[in-house]
Amino acid sequence: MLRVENLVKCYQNGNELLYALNSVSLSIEEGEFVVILGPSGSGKSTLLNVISGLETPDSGSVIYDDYEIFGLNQKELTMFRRDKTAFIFQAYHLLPFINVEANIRMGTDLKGSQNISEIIDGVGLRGLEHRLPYELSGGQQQRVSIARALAKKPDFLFCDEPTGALDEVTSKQILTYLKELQNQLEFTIIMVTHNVSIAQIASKVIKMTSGRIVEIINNAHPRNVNEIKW
Ligand SMILES: Nc1ncnc2c1ncn2[C@@H]1O[C@H](COP(=O)(O)OP(=O)(O)OP(=O)(O)O)[C@@H](O)[C@H]1O
Repeated sequence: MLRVENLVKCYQNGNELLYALNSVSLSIEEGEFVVILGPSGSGKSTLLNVISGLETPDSGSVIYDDYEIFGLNQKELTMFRRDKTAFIFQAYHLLPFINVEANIRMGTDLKGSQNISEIIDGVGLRGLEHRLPYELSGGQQQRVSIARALAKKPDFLFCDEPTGALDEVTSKQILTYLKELQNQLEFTIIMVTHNVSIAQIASKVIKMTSGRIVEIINNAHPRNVNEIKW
């Protein structure tokens, strides 16, 4: 169980204080597929970064089971992030001088034992294993970053617009694979997206506006990926 209580995160914007997160509270059960929706600037990425321990809030707490991550010291927080979480960013952050397969293996070097060959098939990168990142399209690089995150076998997978650079067919292929793997390994997915279609496959949808949660929808019957219209 992940509990988020009264998160506040402000930025100084000229003379004004901008509330990127304004008293945000929510809870997420293990194994959920959570989608965070909202207009640009509504605080989605900030929420994802704070929940995952990448950024520190001004106040409030993020509690995994029974420990508060901002009560951990820097070393403990790093261990938590290394052992429990993986992140798929909008920017791919691939290592430029090693090939596709080695980039994906970077995930397992940290922890985990996912079969790299299965993952390469799952994200549709078969045949491209020996290329360097600059020899790939943007969408292919994003698939490497997705594969690297999955190779880590996380308990919590945080995704910031993971299919933003992908076409419909590839996006659906990746989402299908993500859901299959989630059923198999029972990890939790928390995904920021602008794509309202993706919300239909989520078990929980969190809608944000101006740093606040305006609606939380629990979806008892999430759709299959092949049922959604893009
Ligand atoms: N490091 C920062 N310094 C100052 N302001 C910031 C910083 N990071 C975010 N903000 C501001 O906080 C607000 C929320 O930003 P955030 O990136 O969380 O929004 P978002 O909903 O993810 O937007 P988008 O959909 O465009 O990615 C925005 O107004 C943004 O300009």
